[in-house]
Amino acid sequence: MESGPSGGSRPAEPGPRLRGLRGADAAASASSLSRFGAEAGCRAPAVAAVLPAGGSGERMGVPTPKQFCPILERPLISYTLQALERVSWIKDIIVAVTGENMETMKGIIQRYQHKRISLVEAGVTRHRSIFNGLKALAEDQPNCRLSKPEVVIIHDAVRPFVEEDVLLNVVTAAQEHGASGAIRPLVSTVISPSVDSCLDHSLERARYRASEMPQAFLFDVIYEAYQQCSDYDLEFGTECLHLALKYSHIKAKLVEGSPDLWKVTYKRDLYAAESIIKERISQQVCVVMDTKEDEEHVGRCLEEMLKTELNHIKVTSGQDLQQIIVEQCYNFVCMNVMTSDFEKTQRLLNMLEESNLSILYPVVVISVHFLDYESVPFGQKMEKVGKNVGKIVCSVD
Ligand SMILES: Nc1ccn([C@@H]2O[C@H](COP(=O)(O)OP(=O)(O)OP(=O)(O)O)[C@@H](O)[C@H]2O)c(=O)n1
Ligand SMILES: O=P(O)(O)OC[C@@H](O)[C@@H](O)[C@@H](O)CO
Repeated sequence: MESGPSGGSRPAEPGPRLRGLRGADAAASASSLSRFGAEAGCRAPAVAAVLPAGGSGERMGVPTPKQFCPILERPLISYTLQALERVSWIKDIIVAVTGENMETMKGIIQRYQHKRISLVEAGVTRHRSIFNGLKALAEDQPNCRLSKPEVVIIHDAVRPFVEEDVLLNVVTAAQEHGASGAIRPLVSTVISPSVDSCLDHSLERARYRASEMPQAFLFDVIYEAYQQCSDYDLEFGTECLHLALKYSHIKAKLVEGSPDLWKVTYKRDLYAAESIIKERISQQVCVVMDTKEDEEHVGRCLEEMLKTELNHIKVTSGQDLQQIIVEQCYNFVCMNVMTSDFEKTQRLLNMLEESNLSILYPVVVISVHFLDYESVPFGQKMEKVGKNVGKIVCSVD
């Protein structure tokens, strides 16, 4: 097992973290942990995640393995890692990458300041990569440096849109049933072709589901299954839940997943992922006012105008900007009505530069100045501001 760029025997702890960027996530996550205990009626289990990332992405049709393909100039796998890092109760994240991509992966961990990451060598198939990840967590392996978890999540590195609720659902279900996996309705009907490529029969679509990720298992259940797994299954299998059933005789609990759990497989999926990420970040706006709380401030009126367009808008008079950055707002509108200088905006720019947020996402800052604030009738002010700011923010590329 390799550690990240910081070396040493522990999971990668690359350079300085993005300053406080995960504060709000950790708080939200801690509340989920308490839900763990309540729902499962027991203490929260030790949870680790294994991310198979050793594929070549042939179906993507590009030289770069798809997990390293850029989305908004950032590798796809980094979004998946960030999604898992937002979940504070996942204590270790094991990523299986090929030897030739090990340095690339270490560079990604360093640049995007991912933490809790350990790297293992991928196998020639997905199942073998997953097995290598599990071995890194098993205590019966030489040089085992990670503690064995009670529950292990398995999640494809090319499924970036995974939220804490589905992770909590599969882990809670795995605690009770031994195994669990996210499923989705089938979009196309499954048919069986005859040897001469004619329709032999078709399945009743409503009775079947697509197996997606994440999946979760009691560690011993899935590790035992992989240890007993036949070479054929390791070579040609695509379903971890099947291994748990076949070798550990555990029937996984199936939980409905959200539409965003799909796997990036073809080039079109990369374009779709980029659109989803762009839409999400362009929907996050923070209006920074240059005066103390003032209900009549034009910033408050802008908030009223934009909140029907956006799903996440905040207003601040500046003293809690650091907290706002923690909550990962990606677009800022500085409303300067009292002064025409850029002091407030410059302070925000300095904070953003220090937070390194722009490493993760494109950040837009709009500085609005009213040169004739007093003389322009209020209604006209709002008309101009709302129209122009709304256009700029919603057209964030
Ligand atoms: N030997 C392999 C093959 C696949 N994977 C990983 O398993 C996940 C899902 O597999 P898939 O979508 O099939 O990825 P690829 O095998 O890269 O795609 P393709 O089949 O198009 O080559 C991906 O994160 C992939 O990197 C892996 O860790 N080790
Ligand atoms: O078959 P692929 O290698 O494309 O991807 C693996 C998928 O089969 C797998 O992620 C889900 O079906 C859940 O097991």
